[in-house]
Amino acid sequence: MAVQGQQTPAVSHSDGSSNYGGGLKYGTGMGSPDLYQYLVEHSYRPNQHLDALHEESMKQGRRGMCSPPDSIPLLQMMVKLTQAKKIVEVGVFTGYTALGMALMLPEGGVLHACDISAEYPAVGQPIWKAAGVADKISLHIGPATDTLADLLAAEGEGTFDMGFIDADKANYDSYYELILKLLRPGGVVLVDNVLWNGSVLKTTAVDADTRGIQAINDKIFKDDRVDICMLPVSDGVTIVRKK
Ligand SMILES: C[S@@+](CC[C@H](N)C(=O)[O-])C[C@H]1O[C@@H](n2cnc3c(N)ncnc32)[C@H](O)[C@@H]1O
Repeated sequence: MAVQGQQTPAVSHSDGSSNYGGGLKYGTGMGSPDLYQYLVEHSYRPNQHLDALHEESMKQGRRGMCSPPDSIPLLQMMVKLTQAKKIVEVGVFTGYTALGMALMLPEGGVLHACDISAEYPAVGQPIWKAAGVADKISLHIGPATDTLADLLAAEGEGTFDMGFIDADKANYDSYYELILKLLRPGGVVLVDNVLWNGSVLKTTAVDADTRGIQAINDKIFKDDRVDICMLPVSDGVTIVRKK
């Protein structure tokens, strides 16, 4: 899959920084675009449904919201390693990462996919169906803090194997706390965009997204309820394992 040149529309922040674009969307943590291309070519094994959904996603107005291909092998590996049967994703967009994870779920497994809008998930739904995983994805539309609280009430604490946080950064702390409750001991939550296109280095950042990412990174680093590993995959992903 060719990934070079897939520039995404920049989202400008009040402090002048930009994310989801501006040329660094792919491989924030990588030394060069060529090295990033090499990494994708040697880790992302093409899948016709994932490729079709990625292509559709790149046609959307907010295409920069779609995770890059190197996030897929990481998410899929975590589904396998945790032997996940129950997953929650916060932030669906067109459902590219949801599809990647759902493809790894065993029979009877379920991925609860939470988004505030049904508009973009509708792009992915026919492809979920074609891939044979539509019945494994339960889509919840509404503010994710409400959805996660509802899931906690309905399913109970310690009932999930895995989570993925990839929505509005200002609410990351709430998503993290709610998902930690949902996870069983040994369960993992992956936190996306933890390098935020390099903006985490801006100590004077005032925008809510950058501050939200900086705050959750600081908090997770000191959190003795969990084991952690921050990776320069995609835009930075922290793997958090509940003790
Ligand atoms: C970066 S995109 C998710 C991308 C997706 N994980 C993928 O790579 O295929 C972020 C998504 O979070 C959703 N979102 C933003 N604020 C939200 C909120 N308060 N509650 C639930 N979803 C929200 C947006 O609608 C958007 O679809």
